Amino acid sequence: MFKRIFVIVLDSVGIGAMPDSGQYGDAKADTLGHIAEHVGGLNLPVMASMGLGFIRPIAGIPADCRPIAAFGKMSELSKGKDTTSGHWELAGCPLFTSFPVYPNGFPPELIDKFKLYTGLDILGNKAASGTEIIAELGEEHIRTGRPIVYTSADSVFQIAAHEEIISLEKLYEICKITRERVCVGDHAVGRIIARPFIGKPGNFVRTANRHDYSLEPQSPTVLDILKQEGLAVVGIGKIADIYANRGLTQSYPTKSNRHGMEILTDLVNKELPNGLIMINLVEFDSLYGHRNDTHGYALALEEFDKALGNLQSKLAADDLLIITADHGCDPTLPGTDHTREYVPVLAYHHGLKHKNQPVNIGIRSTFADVGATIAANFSLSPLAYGQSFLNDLLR
Ligand SMILES: O=P(O)(O)O[C@H]1O[C@H](CO)[C@@H](O)[C@H]1O
Ligand SMILES: [Mn+2]
Ligand SMILES: [Mn+2]
Repeated sequence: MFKRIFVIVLDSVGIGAMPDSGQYGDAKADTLGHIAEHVGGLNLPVMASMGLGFIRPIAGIPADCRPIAAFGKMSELSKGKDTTSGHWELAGCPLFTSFPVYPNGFPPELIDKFKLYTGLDILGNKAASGTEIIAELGEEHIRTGRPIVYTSADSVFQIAAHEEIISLEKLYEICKITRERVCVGDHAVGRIIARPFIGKPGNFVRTANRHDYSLEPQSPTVLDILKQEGLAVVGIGKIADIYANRGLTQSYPTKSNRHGMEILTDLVNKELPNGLIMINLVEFDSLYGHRNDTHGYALALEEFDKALGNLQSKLAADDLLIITADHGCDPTLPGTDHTREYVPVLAYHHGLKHKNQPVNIGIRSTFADVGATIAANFSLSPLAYGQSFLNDLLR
């Protein structure tokens, strides 16, 4: 048994189209593969040593070493390709219903309800990129005080406001009202997202004070069960938001990927109680994937890989580290939305370094195999979905 399991979710780092990706318009998606090709090869020595290039060939990633981690990829069983579906599935609860989406903006009755309960008129109401819509409507927002409401291909109701026009406290309050009273019933979107920004017209920038208000998972996730059993469940970054603050014993908000990795590395060094430490690194998705910034994405992966090397060297003998993702967001494709893809899995503990044979855990049929592995490790009863790969790690 491992005393502590660290799960790192590289937000949007998919590893190629799944057989059903064509149904999502993503037949050609390949986040990692395309980024690597585009920049003439990725330099990720730590993940390469763990077997990243053994999952499938990736430009720049050698596959002639003996991988020191178990490697494989997982298919998404959930219907969606959003963060919520991906994370809930990782925690053993795939989602088979789809959340409502609004490619043409929200219907008038929903906006009326928003006005009624918040007392505010709005701007926007369309599917848009968050950085573009604040550039377009930010000035009018400052003039009128009306929040900017927008959505995307995902099931999200996003509310952008300048921090000096609508205070953070007020913006969070508006989001809470929207979660509890506006987006309910048939309009129960996956997430309400507060999108604060600062700066002057022409130079608006979003701040790290983004906050997501998720629905609650319908059945207990592996986080809930671990907590019930008295184990520690630590969330870093967006984890608390994504699981609607459920199943956590502690949560650390972060300002960036780098900040998240610093917190994680500090925790590795501490005498933590047994349990799960789960981190989401959102910048891959929010700063690079959705922005079609392929070079930025590549640099962020390389920076992460360095931080990973540092973390790896600090792990204790009975720590297990799992690196995976929640969906794809191929920055080289024309759209800016998520892409339906396999996600990589690398599972490392020091004991694997001495194995003679590489540990290939193959193509898994659901992300829930991560939750199942965590459950098996802590001797919890199996969840409804997922096959543990714990034995492969111990053999
Ligand atoms: O364009 P921005 O505001 O970053 O929005 C992105 O972030 C949302 C939530 O992750 C996604 O639905 C995507 O549209
Ligand atoms: Mn995501
Ligand atoms: Mn996203």
